[in-house]
Amino acid sequence: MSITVFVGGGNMARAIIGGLLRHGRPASSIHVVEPHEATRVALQHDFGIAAHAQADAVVEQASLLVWAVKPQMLHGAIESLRHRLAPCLHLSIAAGITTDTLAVWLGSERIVRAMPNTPALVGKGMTGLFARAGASAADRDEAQAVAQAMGQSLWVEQEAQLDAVTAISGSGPAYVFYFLEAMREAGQQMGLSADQAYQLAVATFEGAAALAADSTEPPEVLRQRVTSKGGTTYAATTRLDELDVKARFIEAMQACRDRAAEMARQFS
Ligand SMILES: NC(=O)C1=CN([C@@H]2O[C@H](COP(=O)(O)OP(=O)(O)OC[C@H]3O[C@@H](n4cnc5c(N)ncnc54)[C@H](OP(=O)(O)O)[C@@H]3O)[C@@H](O)[C@H]2O)C=CC1
Ligand SMILES: O=C(O)[C@@H]1CCC=N1
Repeated sequence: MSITVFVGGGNMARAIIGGLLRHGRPASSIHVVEPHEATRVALQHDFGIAAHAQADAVVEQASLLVWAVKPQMLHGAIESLRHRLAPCLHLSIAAGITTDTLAVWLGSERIVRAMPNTPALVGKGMTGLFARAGASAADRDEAQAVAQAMGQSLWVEQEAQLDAVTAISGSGPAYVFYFLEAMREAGQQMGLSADQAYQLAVATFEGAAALAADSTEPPEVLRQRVTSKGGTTYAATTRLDELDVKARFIEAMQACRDRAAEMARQFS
């Protein structure tokens, strides 16, 4: 049986593990190395997997090591396990840290970087993938199988594009939640309860996303269909344009992309 070991058992590891189990991976094939006792107990309880306080011999048996610690912790985590590392596929989900850096830290070329997102927790994730040249076709297949256990996936051919993936889908759920907060607040100001406004807003995102996914038409056309001439939507979108919201939003996403690139320099 091939063994998968997660280093770091936080939010994203939990999302990936849940997906793998739903897709039929045996719990006995999954191990986690995680320093927090409460997190280990929760992982064991919720998933029936083995959780270890410190890396032990299981790391040497891994065919897949998933690096799921914060970017600033990654070098230290690799160093602490370096003496245990056997040939295997390395899948890193750390934002920013490049495969050039990882190859030096790991002493391996079999590396795939993934940028998932938190909707993976409910099987609706979107994951960007980039494979280093030293990853084999079988390694790519394995990384893609892991990503697709969480939802959809997409390969990029240039590593820098993963920073753009981060700016769209990796961090993107936070933008949606930000808009949900604004819509809830606006609804309250207009006389609805917070719960009513939130229900309306969440259902609207869900419905609009489903409509976009189902449609062959671009979002501009879908937006025009909502917008009656001189009507209410026109009033809203005109105000958005006056405030230059689209340009400001693009700037925010560029800041996200730039931060990913900066983290690569900062933590390497
Ligand atoms: N959250 C998100 O939306 C996304 C996150 N990512 C990436 O995923 C990675 C993990 O993020 P997330 O799951 O949110 O982070 P979390 O902080 O929830 O999880 C990381 C866990 O790893 C533990 N840890 C720290 N050092 C070690 C070590 N040496 N060995 C084993 N475990 C260790 C942490 O403990 P402690 O708290 O003590 O540090 C923590 O429990 C990050 O690199 C991030 O860039 C990628 C896409 C989306
Ligand atoms: O905020 C972060 O750095 C991570 C990476 C993408 C989403 N969360």
